Amino acid sequence: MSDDDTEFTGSNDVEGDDTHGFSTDFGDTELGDDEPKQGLFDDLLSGEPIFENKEVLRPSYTPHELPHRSDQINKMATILVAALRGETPSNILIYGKTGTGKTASAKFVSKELESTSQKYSVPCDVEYINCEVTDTQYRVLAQLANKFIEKNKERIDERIDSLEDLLEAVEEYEDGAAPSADGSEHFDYPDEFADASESDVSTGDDNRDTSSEFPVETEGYSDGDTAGESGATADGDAEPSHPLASTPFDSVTEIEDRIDSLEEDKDSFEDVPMTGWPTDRVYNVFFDAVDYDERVVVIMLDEIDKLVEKSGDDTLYNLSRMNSELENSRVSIIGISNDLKFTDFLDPRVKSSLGEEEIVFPPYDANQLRDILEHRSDVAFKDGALSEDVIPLCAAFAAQEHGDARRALDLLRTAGELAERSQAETIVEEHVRQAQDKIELDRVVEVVRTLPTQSKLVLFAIILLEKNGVHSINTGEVFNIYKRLCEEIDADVLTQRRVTDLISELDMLGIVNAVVVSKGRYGRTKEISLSVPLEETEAVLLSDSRLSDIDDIQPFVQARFEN
Ligand SMILES: Nc1ncnc2c1ncn2[C@@H]1O[C@H](COP(=O)(O)OP(=O)(O)OP(=O)(O)O)[C@@H](O)[C@H]1O
Repeated sequence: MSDDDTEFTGSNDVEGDDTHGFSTDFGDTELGDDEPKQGLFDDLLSGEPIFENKEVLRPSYTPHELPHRSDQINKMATILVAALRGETPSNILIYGKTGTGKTASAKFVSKELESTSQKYSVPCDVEYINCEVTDTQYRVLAQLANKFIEKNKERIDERIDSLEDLLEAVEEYEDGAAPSADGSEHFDYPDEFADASESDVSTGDDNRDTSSEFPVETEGYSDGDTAGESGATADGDAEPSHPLASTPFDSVTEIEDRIDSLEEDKDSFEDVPMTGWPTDRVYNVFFDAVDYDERVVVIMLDEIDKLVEKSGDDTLYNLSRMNSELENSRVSIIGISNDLKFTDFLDPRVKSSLGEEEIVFPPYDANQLRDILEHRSDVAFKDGALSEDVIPLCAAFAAQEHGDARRALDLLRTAGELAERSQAETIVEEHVRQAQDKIELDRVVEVVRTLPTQSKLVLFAIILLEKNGVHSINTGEVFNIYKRLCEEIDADVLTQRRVTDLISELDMLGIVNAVVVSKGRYGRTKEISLSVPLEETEAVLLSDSRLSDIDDIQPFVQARFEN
């Protein structure tokens, strides 16, 4: 709706209100009790929205297609296909800068792996852990243990269900009620069969082969070798075979015993609390939970460098040596990292085991980013909502920033939101430029907000100098103001050398610009200037409760000239 005057009015004729039409006043007194308060959102909704489905531009959305990543995806699949053959896949390390599609590709491949494993009844589980959130050995192991305990319990329940069905079938059979002619009484218990034969069949392959003799959709037990009976046929003419005929059970008691032992197994699993146990106990519970069933387990550790940085390489060491001790299952690890150098901090054994295969995700170039955006925009926007130059501009901006697809998608979404907010009908180049500024400002706000207090004080000193028209600020000047600020809020005063380091860190974060200039025979000095918008940055600093105590800032700047 472009007419501001009509912002909160609405045509409510359709609602049949014949008394006072539609009021622009939404106060309770104006509307009868049973009258709906309507119109506040109606106009906003009635404007033709730019978006068809904004969700597909959000980071949480997992795309079905990943253009320009087929090489990496195929390589991963070639390595992981071993899991579907019951073998242990090599461990994989995936590297690449932020937004290059590492997580999206790894999740895509693992989804495919799990669905194919279900299709062929090959037990394979993939577990994903984000080590930025789960960043200690305890938490990683506890999370994995609990996930596998949950899976084990689900599988046990399925097995018990199918055994109970089997018991029922036996009962009906013995009562003389023959199974229905279409074979619908037939049971599928491949898992249970595999399970019951655990004691006498030692390898996974044997189990899988045997279980595949009992396909889900089979028409009847025509191969009744065990019972030596002629099988029941689909047309129901022949004598139906005994429900236990092709099962490993000889009697109802055996089935009941099996159910009891499964119930016991289920009760024996104890969830790991998120704190409090010794780590080796957590490891043992995790180990037993993984080894409960025969399967290949792929553990995906995203942001693996954060885990190593925070808590060393013990977790990786423990995970990578597990296979030599596991009896039933096999574990393979996929590590994902932005940081190419994190393996320098690893124990050489962990390093070689983890990096059996390495896959690099290069940054996207502008053309590739264009393709990615075009794929998404077809679904995300209404027809005609995008003017021609929008996608190329988003792609070009994001390509300048190390080819980050996340940034490109953010830009496109934010440009759309800005266009929507200004009630424009199409997104144009200007919206993209505004979006670029907004994202940049949001980044700055976030970085400044999370700085340690000492860095905030140093930055505040620079801001105060700039605000008072000081150009080419040097470290000594920053230090003097910084010292006064510390005294004002009772903070420890760091040495000038340390303050110089903090200035370099601010430089690296892109908040200030510090260039070394030669002053001839007076040596070299740093000239510092602010690289971010002054007012917004100052507002963020003052929103920190400690810094907001500094009330009269003017005298501090005088100090610069006094010192
Ligand atoms: N080839 C692609 N096609 C479509 N979307 C992609 C592609 N590559 C990345 N994306 C999208 O870009 C965003 C970032 O991707 P992803 O999270 O996989 O990056 P990453 O390399 O794991 O980054 P980080 O290291 O920061 O976690 C996601 O929304 C993802 O869906």
